[in-house]
Amino acid sequence: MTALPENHPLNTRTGASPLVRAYRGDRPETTPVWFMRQAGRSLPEYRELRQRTDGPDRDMLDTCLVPELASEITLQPVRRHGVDAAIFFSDIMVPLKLAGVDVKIAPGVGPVVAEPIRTPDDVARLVANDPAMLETALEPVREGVRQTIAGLAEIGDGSTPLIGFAGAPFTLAAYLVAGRPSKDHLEARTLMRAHPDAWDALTRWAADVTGRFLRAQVEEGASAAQLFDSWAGSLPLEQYREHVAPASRLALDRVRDLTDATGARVPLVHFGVGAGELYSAMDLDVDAVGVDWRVPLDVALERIGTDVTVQGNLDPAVLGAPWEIIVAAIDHVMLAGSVARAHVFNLGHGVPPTTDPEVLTRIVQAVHAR
Ligand SMILES: Cc1c2[nH]c(c1CCC(=O)O)Cc1[nH]c(c(CCC(=O)O)c1C)Cc1[nH]c(c(CCC(=O)O)c1C)Cc1[nH]c(c(C)c1CCC(=O)O)C2
Repeated sequence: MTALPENHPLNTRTGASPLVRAYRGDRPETTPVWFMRQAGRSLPEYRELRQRTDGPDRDMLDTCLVPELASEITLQPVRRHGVDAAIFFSDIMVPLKLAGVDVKIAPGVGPVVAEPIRTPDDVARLVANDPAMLETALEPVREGVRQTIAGLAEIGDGSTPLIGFAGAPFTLAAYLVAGRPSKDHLEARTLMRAHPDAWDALTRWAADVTGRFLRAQVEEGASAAQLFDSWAGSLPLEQYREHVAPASRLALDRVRDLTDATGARVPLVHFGVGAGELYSAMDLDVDAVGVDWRVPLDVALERIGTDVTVQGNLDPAVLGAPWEIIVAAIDHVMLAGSVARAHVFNLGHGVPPTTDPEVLTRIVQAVHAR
């Protein structure tokens, strides 16, 4: 166990916040609510800032590495919606870029890797890059978190926690192998089947890289850590258990030892998309499991089979419906979540870029009023 510094927000400001209490299994007076992808394209102030600051040579990943911009974008949805958490504005691909991978975010497409990792030789070349070199490269991320923490202290009563996040090794490998977004992740799943040793070396390396990114955010002040496995849903349970879950656990292990002044560890959250068939293997000794919109929270909990907090899972598609329909869907989610030891309200996946921000603000108010 490694004690976080005395002045870490978990020790000074956020330890009794509804979010941290719920992750640790309490039911605070109001159900905490935040939205995956709350910082970003659905906000006019974000689009305005990007238009003002983007240059010909600055893509989205470069913006993530400008501390002033990353912290400002992180704070925007907290100011606007009054959500119970900030999530650091960055991207799951940032640590790969810092580790020397030539990756860009193509607007409207997603991550594009210039030289995909297709063969065991490609894997061997990649993993020869020692992830320890990230420790200096991560400095802009650390500075961005520090500025965010200072900014959060100025909003409301100053107790809003920051969530640190990272991509799970499988989702990172899915981009590294295919070189671009893919529907069924055939290339990555083929490498796993054809060359399991190379696959395991690749995902262990990715776990080290992404775990260091996650740890840096927590060390600088994030009060919880979420691992995103956005593409895990393409896997059969057996393959997930054998060739994916161990690497995800390694990534989480990079922050598992960090404790606050009460001796409690930093809350860990694991989220997968389309992972309904995988829930029995997704509690990697975490505090909360994020559930997508496909499986009701109570059903997911039965499959997870352990005593965890659930997070989710309003269908993002409902955000475009009339308000009465949204309210009914909120009630439905809250009822299903009431069987869990605790519930953190969220969407079942990220905020769609076309979402009316007013709707998100109203949802925060409605969840708080329940
Ligand atoms: C798979 C994944 C990625 N990135 C992420 C995931 C896991 C979560 C998920 O499944 O949605 C995680 C992520 N990406 C971003 C955040 C920031 C914080 C937040 O959630 O508010 C987070 C947590 C910013 C972003 N990351 C990205 C944007 C949009 C780019 C822009 O604003 O120009 C933002 C705000 C780009 C991105 N980055 C990625 C994709 C698929 C895209 C979308 C490409 C597009 O449609 O333009 C990879």
